[in-house]
Amino acid sequence: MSAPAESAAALGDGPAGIPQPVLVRGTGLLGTSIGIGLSAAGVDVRLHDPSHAALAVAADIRAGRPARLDAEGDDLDAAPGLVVVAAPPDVTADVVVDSLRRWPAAVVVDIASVKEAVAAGVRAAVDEARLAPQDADRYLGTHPMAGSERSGPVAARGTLFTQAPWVLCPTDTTHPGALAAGRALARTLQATPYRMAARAHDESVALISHLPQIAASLVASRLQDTPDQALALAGNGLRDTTRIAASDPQLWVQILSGNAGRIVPALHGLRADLDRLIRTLEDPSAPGARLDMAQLIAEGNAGRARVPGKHGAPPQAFAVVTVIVDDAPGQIAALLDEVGRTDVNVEDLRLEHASGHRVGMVEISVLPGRRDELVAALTAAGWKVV
Ligand SMILES: NC(=O)c1ccc[n+]([C@@H]2O[C@H](COP(=O)([O-])OP(=O)(O)OC[C@H]3O[C@@H](n4cnc5c(N)ncnc54)[C@H](O)[C@@H]3O)[C@@H](O)[C@H]2O)c1
Ligand SMILES: O=C(O)C(=O)C[C@]1(C(=O)O)C=C[C@@H](O)C=C1
Repeated sequence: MSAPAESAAALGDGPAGIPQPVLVRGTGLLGTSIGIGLSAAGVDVRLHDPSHAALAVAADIRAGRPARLDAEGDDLDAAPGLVVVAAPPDVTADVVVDSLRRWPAAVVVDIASVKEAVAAGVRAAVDEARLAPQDADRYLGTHPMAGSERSGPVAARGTLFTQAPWVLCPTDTTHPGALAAGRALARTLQATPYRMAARAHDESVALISHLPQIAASLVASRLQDTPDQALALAGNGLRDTTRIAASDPQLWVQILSGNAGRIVPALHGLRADLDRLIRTLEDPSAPGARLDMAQLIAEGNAGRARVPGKHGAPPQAFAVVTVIVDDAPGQIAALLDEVGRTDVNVEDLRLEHASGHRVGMVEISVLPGRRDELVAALTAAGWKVV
């Protein structure tokens, strides 16, 4: 499969700060994570959500304070300098247009997973004279490439965006102040801003986000009828390939339908490979069959090797240090405390519970050059390093 024609360009540093106060409209997973991160950075954040429960939880976990709105929905406090629309994709364009109309001096950004559909919704408001063209210029479509299979404010984390790409999709008429505000938002949350046309964005995410979601859902769907005795044997292969199959159906219906035109060609490619594999496995001892299987797996190797590491860096192979811990309260915290004392950076962490045993395995990924140092320190401190 070929990469999208237009490649992303990382933006340079921008001097602009975040226009304050910030109003986050939609305090689910993403809106609350943004609120927590901005509040922790000292930004004045107001929150709003039609769900009182989502709003209350977000405020409780320090994402900001609820906006005081009057009967018309106008903020009784200072008008926001920046509105972040973090609502479901289907309502995003309407909330963006409403925000642009309501606060004539504010920059309005959205973070929905699809960008052309939202931009089209804003353009339609201009065409239908519901929005003045110059007001539309204060809008910037964006998309942080970080999230989770979980929804709602309870799953939110202020560090969700650290080192993640954050796509900014300005048009020819986007006000420079709106682009600067989007860039400042991403940078304040420790993300790396990328500038990209909405179309190129949608083509890209069809391949790197929407296709993986569909593949995970389809694989996990097979498990519905899998016997319990088979599921009891499940290891990390299944967990790795199906984590995102736990994602919210309501959200993904909106994402997939909003980008259907870009996803269908990718699915045709997947189907061609699947058909080829089925034909090969129907007669696995036929001449050339083994070569074909090897080729398919090798093609997967080649694709996987192209997945960048953190911060868009080249793929990095980490060394894994495996430590056996008692399945008892405080063990993981004590282990991490010990790791912290070594000054070796933890690149990734995975916990594994051996079913039927009262021990767990902690897999700590570190830079290969730091592995021996960590093993020596943990062993000296009495930890059981495998
Ligand atoms: N979940 C992810 O991994 C992820 C990652 C990047 C971007 N996004 C995008 O972020 C947005 C929010 O996703 P989420 O995962 O936080 O969903 P979520 O379900 O956790 O939260 C959505 C929130 O929006 C609120 N809402 C509904 N209608 C609204 C309206 N009209 N105005 C304001 N708020 C409204 C809901 O009450 C809910 O609290 C979506 O557009 C999604 O595409 C999601
Ligand atoms: O890490 C995850 O759980 C995600 O699914 C995040 C993910 C992705 O595909 O990378 C999913 C959808 C969003 O639009 C952006 C990010």
